[in-house]
Amino acid sequence: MNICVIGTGYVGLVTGVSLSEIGHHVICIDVDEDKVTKMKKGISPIYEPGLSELMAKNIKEKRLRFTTSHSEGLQQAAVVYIAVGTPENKDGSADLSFVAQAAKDIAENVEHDVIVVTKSTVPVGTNAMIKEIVQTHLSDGLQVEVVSNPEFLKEGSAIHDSFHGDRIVIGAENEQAFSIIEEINQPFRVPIFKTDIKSAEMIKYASNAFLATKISFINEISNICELLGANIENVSTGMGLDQRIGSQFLKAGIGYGGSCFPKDTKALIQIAGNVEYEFELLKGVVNVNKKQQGILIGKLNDCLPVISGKKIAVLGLAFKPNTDDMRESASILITEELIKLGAEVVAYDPIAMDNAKTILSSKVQYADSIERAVDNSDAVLILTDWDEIKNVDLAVFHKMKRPLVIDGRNCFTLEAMEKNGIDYHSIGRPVSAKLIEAAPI
Ligand SMILES: NC(=O)C1=CN([C@@H]2O[C@H](COP(=O)(O)OP(=O)(O)OC[C@H]3O[C@@H](n4cnc5c(N)ncnc54)[C@H](O)[C@@H]3O)[C@@H](O)[C@H]2O)C=CC1
Ligand SMILES: O=C(O)[C@H]1O[C@H](OP(=O)(O)OP(=O)(O)OC[C@H]2O[C@@H](n3ccc(=O)[nH]c3=O)[C@H](O)[C@@H]2O)[C@H](O)[C@@H](O)[C@@H]1O
Repeated sequence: MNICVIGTGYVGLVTGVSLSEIGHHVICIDVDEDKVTKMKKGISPIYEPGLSELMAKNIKEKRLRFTTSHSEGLQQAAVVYIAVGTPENKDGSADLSFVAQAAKDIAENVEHDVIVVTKSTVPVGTNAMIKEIVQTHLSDGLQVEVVSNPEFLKEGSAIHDSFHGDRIVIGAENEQAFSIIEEINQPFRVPIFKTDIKSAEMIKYASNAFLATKISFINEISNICELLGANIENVSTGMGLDQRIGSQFLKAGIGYGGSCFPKDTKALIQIAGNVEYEFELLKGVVNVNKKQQGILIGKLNDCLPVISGKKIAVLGLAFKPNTDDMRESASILITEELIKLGAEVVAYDPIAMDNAKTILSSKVQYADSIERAVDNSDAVLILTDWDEIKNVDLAVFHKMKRPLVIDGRNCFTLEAMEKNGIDYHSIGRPVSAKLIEAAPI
């Protein structure tokens, strides 16, 4: 099948590459010329494990092309995927201007009937809006069908998720559209769930909101565990053994970040609000997350009442491991607060430092290794659970003025930290400082 993908961000590029890998001929359009120049050379503009290799392979086998030209991209495509961003408006609602523009681009450039597949996360009713925009601008006599096909991939494991997802959701209005999109996706061998368009649109928001709820729930439990002396890791494990609850997304930490949970939870509150429904539970989830993102500063303050002038090493900046994505990462809020308190902040992240430099305060300094960041520091804050951080030789913390580690991701066992004489504060677990002599600060 000849397929066109509009937008080559995390979703569009991964979709284009995956569809070409299963045999389709795919052309990806992006308005960002720098991105397209890179992609034409086989260079991925984003860090995503396994993506570059599949990209190079399918470009070589002539199933994958890139362009900035909508007319070139849409010339032969029977099916067009929209995968542009749907960022947050100031009031929390989804900004649909990129989607609307993509719909217009399609209508103004196709010269044949077309099926438009929406991959972007969009509020209920948006596919109807897309259909109307395309129809309005389409040449006389041409037909358009819209299909909702929300994306469930996770950054950092996007390629894996495309080939091993739990389900592919297809929302359509007629059998022909269903069967064409079903046929395109068949080679993925992932279970397909067919439904109506509005329900497909809602499945996406409800899924993200539910996962965000699980995270805020376990974070609240972790805060209560700290007050009562219980251990959140044991609590999560014990809860997760119940198959009705499930063990995933029960990892307590410094809240969820990233390009989707924060914006999609707020958008769903707005979507409900538009039909005069107050989504109280989800409002609580969002508020808990905001509180949780700042929790490490309080812990640091308890250990170092004066932060001004202290060297604080920050390990991990990306919103989760295996990605260079900094969008809505807790590191933004935390480093901002540290700088405001007068700390000297030295950060390290294995992959996200280039992106971080464009986002974080210019006062943040960067080290090229964990060792250099930690050296002679007064405290270490861990914000992302990268394997490199989890597997570090604990002796490195003895390069600090005194070993004080405040871990927002529970990267280490209490036993290991205690055995190594490290004053260790984590999330929802007792403090591990038995071997530390109280040092004057
Ligand atoms: N990032 C993720 O992990 C996931 C994102 N989603 C959803 O997928 C959508 C896309 O997200 P990302 O890939 O993260 O976005 P992104 O912001 O990384 O990429 C969007 C791309 O679209 C391009 N673009 C915008 N308007 C265009 C137009 N008219 N023609 C051609 N290109 C255009 C931009 O230049 C940009 O490269 C959003 O709705 C998001 O909520 C869904 C699941 C996972
Ligand atoms: O719509 C989207 O964009 C995507 O959003 C999330 O994927 P992603 O944001 O890439 O990453 P997650 O692994 O879900 O992590 C999100 C945040 O939650 C945090 N998290 C996750 C799991 C957990 O148990 N605890 C926890 O704090 C992570 O550290 C991270 O900051 C969803 O998991 C995907 O299914 C969805 O497609």
